[in-house]
Amino acid sequence: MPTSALARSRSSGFPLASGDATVRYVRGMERLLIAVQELSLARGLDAVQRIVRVAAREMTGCDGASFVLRDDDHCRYVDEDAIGPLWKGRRFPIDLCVSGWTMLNREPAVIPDIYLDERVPHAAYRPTFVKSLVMVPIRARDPIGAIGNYWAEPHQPRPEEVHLLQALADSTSIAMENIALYAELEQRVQERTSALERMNGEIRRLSVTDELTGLYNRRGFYERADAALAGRAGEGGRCALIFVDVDGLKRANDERGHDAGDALLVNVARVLRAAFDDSDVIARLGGDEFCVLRPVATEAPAVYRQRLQRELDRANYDLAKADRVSISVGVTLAEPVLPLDLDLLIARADTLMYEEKRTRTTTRAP
Ligand SMILES: Nc1nc2c(ncn2[C@@H]2O[C@H](COP(=O)(O)OP(=O)(O)OP(=O)(O)O)[C@@H](O)[C@H]2O)c(=O)[nH]1
Repeated sequence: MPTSALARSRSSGFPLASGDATVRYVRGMERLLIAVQELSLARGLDAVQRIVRVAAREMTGCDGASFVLRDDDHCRYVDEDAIGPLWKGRRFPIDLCVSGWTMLNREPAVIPDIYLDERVPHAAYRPTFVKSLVMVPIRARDPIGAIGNYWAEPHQPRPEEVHLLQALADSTSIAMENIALYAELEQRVQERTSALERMNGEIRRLSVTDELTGLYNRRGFYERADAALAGRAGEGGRCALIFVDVDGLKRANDERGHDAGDALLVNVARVLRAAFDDSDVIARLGGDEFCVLRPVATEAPAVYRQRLQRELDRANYDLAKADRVSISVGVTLAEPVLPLDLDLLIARADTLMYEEKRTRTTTRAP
């Protein structure tokens, strides 16, 4: 290929000075390609900084490179790779530094002699090795940062160096937009996941809760009772199962309406909550049947009956005569061996409850 053809870059359109410059440009291009590939895989700003600070220096073979981000009306020098310290970690007002000029003017700053250029804050450069520099904006339309190249010896930056650096800045801009997009997507996925988890939790809560009273339902009772018994496995002692049946619910429904019947059930739930502890599993099994599993039962059955009666009296004291609550109770104690047959316990307590109800009905009969 004739030198003249090689010497004009097809992509950039600018003339290349000599064979050496062409070789340097091709090497720079190769390095740029690697950086572009790396940037396309970067998932965080840290990674972008690392890729850019190294590539920016290696592409042109300069003595230092910096990565600057816009921070409102300031420029933050977030990273650098150089033969001597530059300004890493420092912030400068946007109208008082070269990166700021580049961002505000949306064009590269090409400065062969920093001490002859009024855009350069000389005081900030004096302690550094820098004699010449190129600074290009990241993102053409509304720059979000800049990339700088610095030379320790006076250097007339060539158009292909500026071109390479600007191409790196453009890829950096895309990488940063991808990261922002990725972060946004990740946040959305997280929000969706938490919303689903909340919904799952609510569905789960509803599936084990009796809607009317807020107590466990039958499914909740078996689950919680099994867990409570498993939690105290090997401790010895006894557990208690208390079966409670509401008296006269049908009559309440028939005579005073379904809402009155519901109120009766809600009042029974309140009585049970007041009579037992948080560690006890209290449930409405269905209809007018309630059940309590007390995992650790140190008291005799009569004590539970007394507690229930006391809370019932308290509740009824505030209720109109027609609304007063009456219940029948069966209490059974058992060794909490695993697996404990809860159905058997319920059946035993149910029988005891039924006997009590029958006895009371018979006693009350004329
Ligand atoms: N209001 C209301 N009534 C219900 C509900 N679930 C079941 N019932 C009614 O409760 C009544 C239960 O009737 P029974 O089993 O004869 O109970 P009872 O009327 O309390 O009679 P005893 O238990 O013998 O005192 C039925 O009429 C059911 O329709 C509910 O959620 N709300």
